[in-house]
Amino acid sequence: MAQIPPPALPTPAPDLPAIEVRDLVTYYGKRKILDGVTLSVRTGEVLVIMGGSGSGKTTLLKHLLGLLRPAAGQVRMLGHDINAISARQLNALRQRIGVAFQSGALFSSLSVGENIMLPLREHTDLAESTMRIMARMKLEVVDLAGAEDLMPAELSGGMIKRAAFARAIVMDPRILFCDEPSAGLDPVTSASIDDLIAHLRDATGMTVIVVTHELESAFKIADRICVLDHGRILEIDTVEAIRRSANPRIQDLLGRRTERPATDPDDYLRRLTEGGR
Ligand SMILES: Nc1ncnc2c1ncn2[C@@H]1O[C@H](COP(=O)(O)OP(=O)(O)OP(=O)(O)O)[C@@H](O)[C@H]1O
Repeated sequence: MAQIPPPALPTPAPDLPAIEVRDLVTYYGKRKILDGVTLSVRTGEVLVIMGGSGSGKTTLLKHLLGLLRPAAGQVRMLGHDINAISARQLNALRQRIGVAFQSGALFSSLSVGENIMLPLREHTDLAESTMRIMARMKLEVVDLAGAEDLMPAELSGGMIKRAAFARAIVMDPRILFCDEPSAGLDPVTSASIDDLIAHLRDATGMTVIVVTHELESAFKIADRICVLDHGRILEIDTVEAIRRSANPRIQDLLGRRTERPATDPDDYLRRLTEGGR
């Protein structure tokens, strides 16, 4: 069977951090958005990035994906300085990462299977039959076996997220980025997406970086949590350490109501039918 061709980059040592960010500074216009961010993402961990609205989470994510150039500082991914490598090398590096965006972002005119095969079509010369098998395998991983011929409009919100995850992992990435994976989902479905993220990490050993507002979800899936505030890292530590943090800004963040309602389905249904919150 044909294999995905190895990208044109040397493989880094396994004990190297998946991502290292040093003294990252970025501006939008004259406004400093990230102000000396330094963090190291360990290979195989689930790192959750949290922070209030406007704290710089999405901007940091864009830097990690190589979509923005820093004003100062460095981002190393899988051992490579992403702002110092050639466009060809950056493209090769991107083949080792998967991204599951907030909206799911499936193409509505393509079947689920075609959506999942898109990265394979773009980056590989695999035979059609091989791509179909790989898409089917990934659909099984995300618990959507048999959905390849459905159109996105036929899927529920949770199924769309799952299909988006299948597409994000179709190239067997080393690092998976998830932006607000459970946004807009009901509590039960959103809990199942949390389980899926943990399952993907356990089954594949990939490094997972999740940006989320949702405390409950962060506490459930994170190995470590990185708390951003006004473009700086307040703390990066284990769930327990973050829970016990004496930092008043972190206490403030943890004290806020989560956007997700309680996960008890009966309670959720009752609140829905009562029309109140
Ligand atoms: N393209 C842009 N041009 C100018 N300012 C921007 C741009 N994108 C974001 N900002 C500003 O930068 C700051 C950080 O934005 P960012 O989207 O990174 O925050 P965030 O933590 O992801 O917020 P949220 O949780 O609300 O999505 C915000 O004040 C935002 O208004």
